[in-house]
Amino acid sequence: MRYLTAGESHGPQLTTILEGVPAGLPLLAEHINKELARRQKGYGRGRRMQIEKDEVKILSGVRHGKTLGSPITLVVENRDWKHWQSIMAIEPIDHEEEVKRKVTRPRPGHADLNGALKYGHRDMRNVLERSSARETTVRVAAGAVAKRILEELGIRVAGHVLEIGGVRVKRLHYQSLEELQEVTEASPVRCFDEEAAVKMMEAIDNAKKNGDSIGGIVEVIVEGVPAGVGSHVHYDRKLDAKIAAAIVSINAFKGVEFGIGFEAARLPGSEVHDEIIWSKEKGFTRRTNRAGGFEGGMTTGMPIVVRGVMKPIPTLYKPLQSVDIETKEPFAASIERSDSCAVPAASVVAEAVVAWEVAAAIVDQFGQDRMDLIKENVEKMRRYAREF
Ligand SMILES: Cc1cc2nc3c(=O)[nH]c(=O)nc-3n(C[C@H](O)[C@H](O)[C@H](O)COP(=O)(O)O)c2cc1C
Ligand SMILES: C=C(O[C@@H]1CC(C(=O)O)=C[C@@H](OP(=O)(O)O)[C@H]1O)C(=O)O
Repeated sequence: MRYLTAGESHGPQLTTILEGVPAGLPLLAEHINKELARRQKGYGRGRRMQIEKDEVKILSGVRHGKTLGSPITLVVENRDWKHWQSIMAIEPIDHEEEVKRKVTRPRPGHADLNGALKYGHRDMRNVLERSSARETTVRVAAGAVAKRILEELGIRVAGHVLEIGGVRVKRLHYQSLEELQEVTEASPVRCFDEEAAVKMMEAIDNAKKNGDSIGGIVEVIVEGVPAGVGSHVHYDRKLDAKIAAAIVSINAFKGVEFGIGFEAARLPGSEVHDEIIWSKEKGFTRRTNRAGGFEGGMTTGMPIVVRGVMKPIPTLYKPLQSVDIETKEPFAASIERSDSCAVPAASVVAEAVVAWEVAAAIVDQFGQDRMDLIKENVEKMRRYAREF
């Protein structure tokens, strides 16, 4: 499975085309809309989220509530476009008008300056429109389809927030992924620990008051993936590597770790590797899951546990120094609107991109065309692993 996305932040719409989604998967707009709504929630977002109400239009690849095996086109309209129609016009506009509206002041931390240099743009709107995380809307739509595939196979995915602005969860004892999901879904910062959540919101309020922004850490857990998905035989078939790339491809994500992650650098091997055990009911399994579900680029059958770190939002009310690309004068920018913290929303994006990679690897490995055959093959693999 693969997908492309297209669309500018203030253009008419975002589009994604999903190719290789198996036939026979039950899929309704409401499955996707539920995920789009989750991404829009979250404490710390700016005014744009009050303008948008993301809803998907399914334009191809689905008939009578089931996928056909043909490319699926998903579209989400930008409500804000109506305020930007002339700035974002496809047809040429009056040159004088254009010169007046040029964005010539690059924001430190955003894609503005590098994109302008690379593509030869002297109006950095030509960069920021596409580098904007508005694009994550359709990545979440694609992830919603992937989640449907995983659901059919009894695989659950949950994403949540571990840390915002230096405030970290302390209490994280949940009995099941369902419980984790239920609690985090009700939290404005998508955090399991209610006390930490209050402090996170305070940190966001403080950042906002100071015209600043803050980042954080999100975690995604996937349960029920059979052992042996992915491969050790070639670098671009390692599923942990694909997941890592997917996480770091989310706007503002700068790092990724699996299981105990960077902590492994400080511990001896005897405290890092997961001992192998065997029982008649379960077959081979592990005493611990410090590896976060991967060895040799393949799943171990234990839950996938992956974390991503998001830097603070680049656009600041509190000005940082930069240089105008036309006048070469230093300036300290003032801005109109921005998020102060988008970590809760980003945890939904992280969930979506991980779901896509896991679903794509499974579809690839267990028969690509039909949902019923994939289901049978996954069941066979589970049975085989239990009896191995
Ligand atoms: C959900 C989400 C919302 C974001 N909102 C903003 C925003 O309002 N203002 C901003 O400057 N950056 C925002 N960002 C981050 C930028 O898109 C990102 O920093 C930029 O594309 C540069 O890429 P890089 O940080 O990955 O290098 C957001 C990111 C995410 C995931
Ligand atoms: C629109 C979304 O996020 C946007 C991501 C973003 C950026 O620079 O990444 C900048 C802001 O856009 P605007 O300048 O229009 O307010 C965010 O609102 C969204 O998540 O749907």
